[in-house]
This record gives sequence, structure tokens and C-alpha cells, in this order.
Amino acid sequence: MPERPHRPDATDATDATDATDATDATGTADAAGSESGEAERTVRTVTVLGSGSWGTTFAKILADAGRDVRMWARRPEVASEIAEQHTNSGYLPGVTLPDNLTATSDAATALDGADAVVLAVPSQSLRANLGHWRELLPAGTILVSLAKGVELGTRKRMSEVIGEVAGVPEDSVVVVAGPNLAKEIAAGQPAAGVFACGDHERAVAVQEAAFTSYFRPYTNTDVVGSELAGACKNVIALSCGIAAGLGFGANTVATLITRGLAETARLGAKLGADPMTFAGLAGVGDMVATCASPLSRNRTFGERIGRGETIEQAQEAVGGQVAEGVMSCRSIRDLAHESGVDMPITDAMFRVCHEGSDPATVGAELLGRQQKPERL
Ligand SMILES: NC(=O)c1ccc[n+]([C@@H]2O[C@H](COP(=O)([O-])OP(=O)(O)OC[C@H]3O[C@@H](n4cnc5c(N)ncnc54)[C@H](O)[C@@H]3O)[C@@H](O)[C@H]2O)c1
Ligand SMILES: O=P(O)(O)OC[C@H](O)CO
Repeated sequence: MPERPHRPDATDATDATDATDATDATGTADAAGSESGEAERTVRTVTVLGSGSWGTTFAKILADAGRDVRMWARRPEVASEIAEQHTNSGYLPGVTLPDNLTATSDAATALDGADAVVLAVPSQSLRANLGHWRELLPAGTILVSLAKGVELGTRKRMSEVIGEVAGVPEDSVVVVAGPNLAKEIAAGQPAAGVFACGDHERAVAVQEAAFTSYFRPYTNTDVVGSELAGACKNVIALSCGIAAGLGFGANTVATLITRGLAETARLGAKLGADPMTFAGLAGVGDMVATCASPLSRNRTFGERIGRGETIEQAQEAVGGQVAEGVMSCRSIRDLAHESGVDMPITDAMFRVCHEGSDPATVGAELLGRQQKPERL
């Protein structure tokens, strides 16, 4: 099996196709690149729409990988800070952004001629935001989704929303998933992600564009599983935070992670996902990172609730950033009910976040459910 050649950061984008082979650690052809080892499309210029924690970090990855990156920020002062001072101090304090990353608050300027467009706004605002951008999207551009959520009301996954609003096949959207706490990656700590797309060539093109010395992207073709895994783990992270806030330790958190993954996989299997996806980076990888880390906004939110704070106080604790699980516990619960899938932890989080139920009481009820074999 050929070894992957080392690729230094800030590679000239024109060299990128020479620098990455198609073999992953397990040697499976599916995990990286085309059979020849070269991407058949090259992404040189990328626009990132949304300049919060993950949008800015993902833009930094792309710029460090040698791409020309333009960010769009909703607030002009954030765009100016990124463009002129190469920082985004509100979201990533202490991080210096590369020179080949610029920013504007004008979407038309940001989008002009982009080979790929990364959608980096919260799930519940994606439809409205994309509606404004739809006419500005360059023809043939690759759409990439960073959002981890299920839309309220429609119960659609983000690639479904994007396909519908942008008028493109949903399986042409590249979905980014995996254990990717933004602040760690922005600090250059090693991590891997998974880029899921029904069109493998597109996933490989984005994989090439986001491969650096500290971030290793894999690909897969299971969009349903990758998106559901990313959305569901935010809800389970709320429950782990609540457990911590109530004073419980590692056993309780590990139980919630494991049973949370079981209910996520149950939903995924019902909706056509590959069960193995839940054993990968998008599944167990993201579940463990988010549920265990104090950097997770969802876990932090839950911890505050477990300590007795109100929803409003918990929201303040995450500094105005999005804790997707709070809305997704409702949409995923609705999706599960509609699909006839039992998701008791998600149900419990819905009752705490939206019906005012007491976290300790809900936790006791979860423990006291009818006994059954582990696999169910
Ligand atoms: N932060 C992470 O570590 C991380 C990692 C992986 C995935 N994600 C996912 O990426 C998506 C974006 O997360 P983020 O961390 O960048 O979020 P964030 O809260 O840090 O930033 C959101 C960005 O979207 C913009 N925005 C545009 N329209 C908005 C609206 N109507 N409401 C709120 N914000 C709006 C905000 O101005 C901001 O720039 C989420 O779905 C999240 O789950 C986040
Ligand atoms: O900070 P959170 O809870 O939104 O989680 C961030 C990422 O999704 C972790 O992969």
C-alpha cells in the first residue's frame, strides 16, 4: 500500500492534485481520493458564508492548505477585523488568520467566481440565508455544509434544505462531519473530519482543498448517516452536560454517550444510513468529543441547566453562539416519532428544553424505563 506523501501547509493550489494519494489508513479505496489518487476537480478559490467559530476555523484550514479564501460576515465590523487585522476575536480569541484569507460583508463580492461555497451558518437560519444567496451562487460551484442540525417544522437534514433552496441535487452537497471542536483546530491541534457526498468526486475535491498538517479529512458516501450523527450528538451532549451539572461522573456520561449512539444509529438505520457510519468519525468520534469536552457549547449549555440555571442563563453561558441541540432535540424527536423510532434521551432533552421538565426527574425516569437487552 503506498504511503500518503507528506503535504506541507500552504501548498500552491495548482500543486494539490500531485500531493495527495487515494489511500486511507485501512487501505480502503472509498476513504480517500479517486482510484488514480488524483482529484478530478480542483478547488482553488473558496467562499465561506458565516464567520462564527467553525466557519472561521474551516476558512483557516482551507487557507492553510493554500486556497484563496473569502469569508462573508453578517456584521461589517467582523469582516473588517478579519480583513485588516487577520483576527476574529469575538469567536477565536488569540488566533491569527492567514494572509490569503480575506473577508467582506457583501455576499456578491464574497461569492464571485468561487469553486466551492461553504455554508457556515446555524441550521435553523440556513434556509433563509441561502434564499438570499441563491441567485449569487456561481454556476457549477461545489456546495459544502458545515451545519449540524435538523430543520424545525420540515424535519429535513441540511443537505435536503440546501438542495431544495439552491435547486441542486441534494446528493451533490458535501457534508462536513466529525469531531471538530473549532477552538482546538484553530489552535492547530491535530484532528480528522469526514466529508460525505453522494458524488465521490466532489468529496475528494473538497478533501484535497482542506488537507493540512493538522487536519486530515476522510470521505464517505453516507450523507444520511453523517448528517444525522452530527445533529443527534448535539442533543446527547446536552444530556451529558446535564449529568455533569447534576454532579454525576464518567460512568453516567459514558452511559449517555453509548445509549445516545444506539438511539442515533436506530434512527439512521430506519432512514437508510449505513450503520457503520456511527462507528466512524461522524458517529462515535463526534459523540465522544462533544459529550466530553468543556469546549462544546451543547455540553456547556446542558451543564448549566443541570446546575439549575434557566434556558436563558444557559444561552448566555455559550456567549450568543449556537447550541444546535436545543432546537434539534425538538426536530429530531419529531423525526423519530414520525419514523416510529424510540429515542428516549432525545425525548428527555425535549422535555427539559421545551416543556420545563426537571432534569433530575427526567434522568430518574430514563433509568427506570422498562428493562431490555442492550441491543434494542
Ligand atoms: N463550533 C464548532 O466547533 C463546530 C464544529 C463543527 C460543526 N459546527 C456546526 O457549524 C454550524 C455553525 O457553527 P458555528 O460554530 O460557526 O456557529 P457560531 O454561532 O459560532 O456562528 C454562527 C455564524 O452564523 C452567522 N449567522 C448568519 N445568520 C444567522 C442567524 N440568523 N442566526 C445566527 N447566526 C447567524 C453569525 O453571524 C455567525 O457568524 C453549526 O451548525 C454548528 O453545529 C460547529
Ligand atoms: O460546540 P458544539 O457543541 O456546537 O460542538 C462543536 C462540534 O460540532 C464538535 O464536532
